[in-house]
Amino acid sequence: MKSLEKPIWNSLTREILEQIVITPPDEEVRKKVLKNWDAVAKPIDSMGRFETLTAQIGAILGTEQINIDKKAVVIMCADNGIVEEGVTLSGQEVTVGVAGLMAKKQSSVGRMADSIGADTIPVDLGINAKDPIPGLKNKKIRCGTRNFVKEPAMTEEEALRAIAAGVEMVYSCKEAGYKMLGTGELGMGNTTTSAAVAAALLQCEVSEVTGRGAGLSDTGFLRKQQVIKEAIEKYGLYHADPLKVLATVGGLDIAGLTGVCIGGALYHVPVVLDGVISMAAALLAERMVPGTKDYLLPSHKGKEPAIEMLIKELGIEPVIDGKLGLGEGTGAVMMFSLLDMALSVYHSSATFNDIQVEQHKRL
Ligand SMILES: O=C(O)c1ccc[n+]([C@@H]2O[C@H](COP(=O)([O-])O)[C@@H](O)[C@H]2O)c1
Ligand SMILES: Cc1cc2nc[nH]c2cc1C
Repeated sequence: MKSLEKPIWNSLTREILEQIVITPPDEEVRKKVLKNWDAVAKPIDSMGRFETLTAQIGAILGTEQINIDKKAVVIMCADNGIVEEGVTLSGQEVTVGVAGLMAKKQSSVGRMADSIGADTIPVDLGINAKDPIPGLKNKKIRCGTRNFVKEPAMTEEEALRAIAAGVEMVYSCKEAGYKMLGTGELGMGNTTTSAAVAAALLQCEVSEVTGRGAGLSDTGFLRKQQVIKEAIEKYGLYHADPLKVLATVGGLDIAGLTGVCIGGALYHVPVVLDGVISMAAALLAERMVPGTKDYLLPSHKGKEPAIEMLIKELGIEPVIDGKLGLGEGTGAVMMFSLLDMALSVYHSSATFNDIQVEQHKRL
């Protein structure tokens, strides 16, 4: 492999982050892929969004001979101190339990990935368990974040270390031959942290972006909105920069995924986003390093209310409307299989030339 840019993850600082410049995807390749689609024996534009999405992938990879055979979901796992406030149905023991399943590919995302020959790479960035969990990449920064109602969830340094871990994961995946990555996460309370990040970045009402996550009573739902409102006011987050928002009310998983998005843009690896937690990370990444979003692909619309607003802000419209709310990267894996199908048409369908018919012209 050609040498990549100098590693930034050993000593990532706010200043280094602010200086990252992203080279845009290759426009010439994008045009060539679209032209190749027009030669396929089918009505013009009839593969719809899959024509533009595969053109984006070609532009990112720098070739019209698009190969995404080797794919993986990077699953950032971490606990959130805010669960102390009764904003979730499940306690932190569920994070440890499901992480153990993930290690054996026995959680939902593992089963899905196995069925299409994709890999899963679960990473422990901050599960609240002292001992390492076999089968997880151990990049633990701390055993869960702090309760953000009482104090900031993380220091800026902790958030930067988690971002750096995400960037490094993309680098090492590219070195290992992965052509496409998906974003996954696991961590009770992360729909609260995501809603808090979304409300602060989008400067909107907390009620507009808060949902019931993995299930929540009416009392819990009100408490969830209240803690987010309190924190936004207490720390002045409607006017804070993205790193401060992330460190104050975000999570180690969101920070890690922010790094995966930035890493995708730095190392030209297409990154397929999953649900609301990934979308919040994507917007943080775009705000921290403009141009990152050109390297991100959507998967599904989910059911948390923040997603709709995050999608609009990022300008990336998902193709799956399955009301999914599982997380773990499940929607990204579904998208992997759809992209594989679209690419099998792109690579091996008959052309107008093959059937000796004049190619349809764009009107
Ligand atoms: O991806 C989503 O849109 C999504 C929506 C609701 C829940 N989840 C998953 O459920 C967990 C967070 O839910 P909660 O209620 O504890 O905030 C976490 O492990 C996520 O992977 C994920
Ligand atoms: C069982 C369970 C599995 C999950 N996977 C991702 N988030 C989850 C939340 C719960 C509660």
